[in-house]
Amino acid sequence: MKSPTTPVLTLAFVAHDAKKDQMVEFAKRHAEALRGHRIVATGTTGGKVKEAAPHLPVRLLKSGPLGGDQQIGALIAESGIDALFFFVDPLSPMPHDVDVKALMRLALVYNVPMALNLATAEALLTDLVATVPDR
Ligand SMILES: O=C(CO)COP(=O)(O)O
Repeated sequence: MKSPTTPVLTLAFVAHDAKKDQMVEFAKRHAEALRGHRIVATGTTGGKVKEAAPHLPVRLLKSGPLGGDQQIGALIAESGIDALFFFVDPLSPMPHDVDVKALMRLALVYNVPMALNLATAEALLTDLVATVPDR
């Protein structure tokens, strides 16, 4: 049995509409590894993840276009996020493109590991879970 003092990670989940199914499948596939960590998510993404994997501890923020991306950016600035999983749709224009860019920018400024597509997300999560096991 793992010690209750094992560190827990806070992971941010965000997905554009065309990538939400991919995010849900990712979360379901890795539910066991994610269970012991905290997840914060933009509203619609997080709602779908919660629906598909109700036992995951997902904290819902505002929807992205209504300020959710900025809320995650603020958490990054406060050192409250260990890794960002942001499944970006590169083929659709976004009304809140400035918020999207601002979120990526803060992840870069604060050197937060950031996965922008599924392939990187798989590699990042594998690495994180190997480094910091869940509890
Ligand atoms: O738009 C988003 C990220 O830019 C995602 O927001 P939702 O999860 O609320 O759809």
